[in-house]
Amino acid sequence: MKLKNPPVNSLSLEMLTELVINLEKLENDKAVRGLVLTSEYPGIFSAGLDLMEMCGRNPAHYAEYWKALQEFWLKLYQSSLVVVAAINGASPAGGCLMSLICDYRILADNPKYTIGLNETLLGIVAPFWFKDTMVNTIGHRASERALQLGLLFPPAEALQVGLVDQVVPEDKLQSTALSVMAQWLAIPDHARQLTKTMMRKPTVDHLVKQRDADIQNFVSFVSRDSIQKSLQMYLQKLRQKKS
Ligand SMILES: CCCCCCCCC/C=C/C(=O)SCCNC(=O)CCNC(=O)[C@H](O)C(C)(C)COP(=O)(O)OP(=O)(O)OC[C@H]1O[C@@H](n2cnc3c(N)ncnc32)[C@H](O)[C@@H]1OP(=O)(O)O
Repeated sequence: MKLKNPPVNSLSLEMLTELVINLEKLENDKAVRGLVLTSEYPGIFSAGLDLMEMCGRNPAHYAEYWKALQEFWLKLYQSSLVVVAAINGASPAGGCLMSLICDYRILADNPKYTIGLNETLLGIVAPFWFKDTMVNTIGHRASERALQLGLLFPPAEALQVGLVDQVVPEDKLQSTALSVMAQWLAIPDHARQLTKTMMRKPTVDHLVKQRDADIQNFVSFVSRDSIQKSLQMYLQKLRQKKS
């Protein structure tokens, strides 16, 4: 599956809805056992959540957006397919989250392709289920440091901390993803799927139990004047970078 939402593959409401529909289609197709997730635009895997969905909108929109994000996370995190992320570009915040919910991550070796949950740099906080997903991957101490500092790791460091499983030259990314997929598909589906469910269930239950409260939390957090100001300033900084 190639992510294709120009210019930066941000996770807009429409993009999240499309992703969920396509995941459902693949899950229901008996001929499909695995999925490689990559970007149509080498250089940018995904810029993460679409900041325009979190700025200057009304509470009903924020709630709808957050619910769609939860839905996407729940679908992909619990997917019965083998999901390999072939990360061919920058992968901040929600882009990193999307990679973390896959079964295996391969990052192209380019110093510009950084990955991490950088929310604190925007003056916002990674929600508990982003944190849980990261802790499940790199452990508590490394997550605490990465989350507080909003670290974006270049490839060698991402590999060292365990945020990605492999770093390969850019021109080997897709072929490596396919050979990793072949290894994973050699395992009987039912045994692998039950194991995946067992490993992920506590994290899934944590969100499912608090889904509505989490939406309310997000809506009240993002509606605050101070948060709106931080997000506007961050967007301005992104725009100024160009001029
Ligand atoms: C208590 C619990 C409470 C819960 C509290 C709430 C928790 C929320 C959790 C949030 C999670 C997130 O994912 S927040 C999103 C975090 N994302 C980021 O920080 C990534 C920011 N973007 C970048 O760093 C860069 O754009 C990058 C992806 C590397 C690409 O760089 P480039 O130089 O190629 O491109 P740019 O020129 O920067 O960007 C091209 C255009 O895309 C826009 N753009 C870039 N990223 C964008 C984005 N995420 N959303 C919208 N628009 C974006 C830019 O403004 C430009 O717009 P024009 O100038 O108009 O063309």
